[in-house]
Amino acid sequence: MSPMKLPSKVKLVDVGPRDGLQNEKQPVPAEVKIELVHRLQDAGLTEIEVTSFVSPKWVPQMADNAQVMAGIRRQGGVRYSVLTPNMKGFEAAVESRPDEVVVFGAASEAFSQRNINCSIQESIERFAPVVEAARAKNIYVRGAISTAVGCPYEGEVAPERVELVARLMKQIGVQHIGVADTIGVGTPRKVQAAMEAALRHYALDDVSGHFHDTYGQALANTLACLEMGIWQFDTSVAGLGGCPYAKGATGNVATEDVVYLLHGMGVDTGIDLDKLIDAGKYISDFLGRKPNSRAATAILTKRNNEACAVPS
Ligand SMILES: CC(C)(COP(=O)([O-])OP(=O)([O-])OC[C@H]1O[C@@H](n2cnc3c(N)ncnc32)[C@H](O)[C@@H]1OP(=O)([O-])[O-])[C@@H](O)C(=O)NCCC(=O)NCCSC(=O)C[C@@](C)(O)CC(=O)[O-]
Repeated sequence: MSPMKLPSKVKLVDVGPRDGLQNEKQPVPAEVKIELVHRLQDAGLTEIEVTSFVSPKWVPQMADNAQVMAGIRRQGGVRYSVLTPNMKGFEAAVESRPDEVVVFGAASEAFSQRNINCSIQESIERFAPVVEAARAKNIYVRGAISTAVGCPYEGEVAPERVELVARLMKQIGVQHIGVADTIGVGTPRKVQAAMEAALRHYALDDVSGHFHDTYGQALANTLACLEMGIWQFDTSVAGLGGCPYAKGATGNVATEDVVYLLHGMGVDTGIDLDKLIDAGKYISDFLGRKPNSRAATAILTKRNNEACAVPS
């Protein structure tokens, strides 16, 4: 059997500081978020989704957005992205000098309403001036399409819905599309169909996958995308996260698990797995729980056993 042909490079965007922490009920101080970003970049992550400029009434955990952005020690070669749902968010974000802004829409009407309080068509109208203003300032624009395979309110979502939103985003000048399985219900063939829909309007280099792991399918879905040549993925250190408007959905696939998979298949990510595990342990210790990553758990256990085995 001929081995699966994999992309020669894979880029992971760690969304832990934003997607991972946005749903945390306990306050996470800005200094902890900043330290997490530093640890991720020290581990070799070249893109980090830091925070979101959304309403603090809707997502209180991200209210310290400007403080977090201001506190980051920027490292050459690292891109810092932030979510901006409208011009108000963009105008606040721009003060923080992001390298990239993310407009986020949905493939299902109900999720669009619950998440950003407007219809899909209205969301595109809100995004258009954001995209124009960002591009005028040479800030890269990514678009996220939530509920690309399933919606917590509408159930299964057809690939045609993804195709429609990708087309609308393309028309307003969004440069990159992230196809998101917000509630982690997707399985490989369904995710591939959603990706194919996005690829009708975007080149392979301009499409990424964003998989929550609620049903334990995220690694399989990642592999299915790699098989299609997709080489960019959002992942979350320690598997942090969940969306405030998708009850019951767990975090993104853990960055540690994806790195373990890729390195095991001989794909370089530029990421130091040991340092990444330390970053995941740092934030998990702060939150008072174990990292939600099988690879991290296994490696931390192994480290622990080795430390115990050292004769004193
Ligand atoms: C989008 C809005 C702001 C619309 O909210 P709205 O209520 O429709 O907006 P509005 O224009 O009517 O304004 C209402 C109030 O919000 C304020 N406001 C308005 N805009 C902003 C802003 N940018 N920053 C700060 N404040 C803002 C505005 O100033 C006003 O304040 P008030 O007069 O009542 O005091 C709101 O619905 C919101 O903040 N939603 C939160 C969305 C969110 O953060 N969701 C989670 C992230 S998306 C996600 O996790 C999915 C993703 C990307 O990871 C992919 C996946 O897995 O699916």
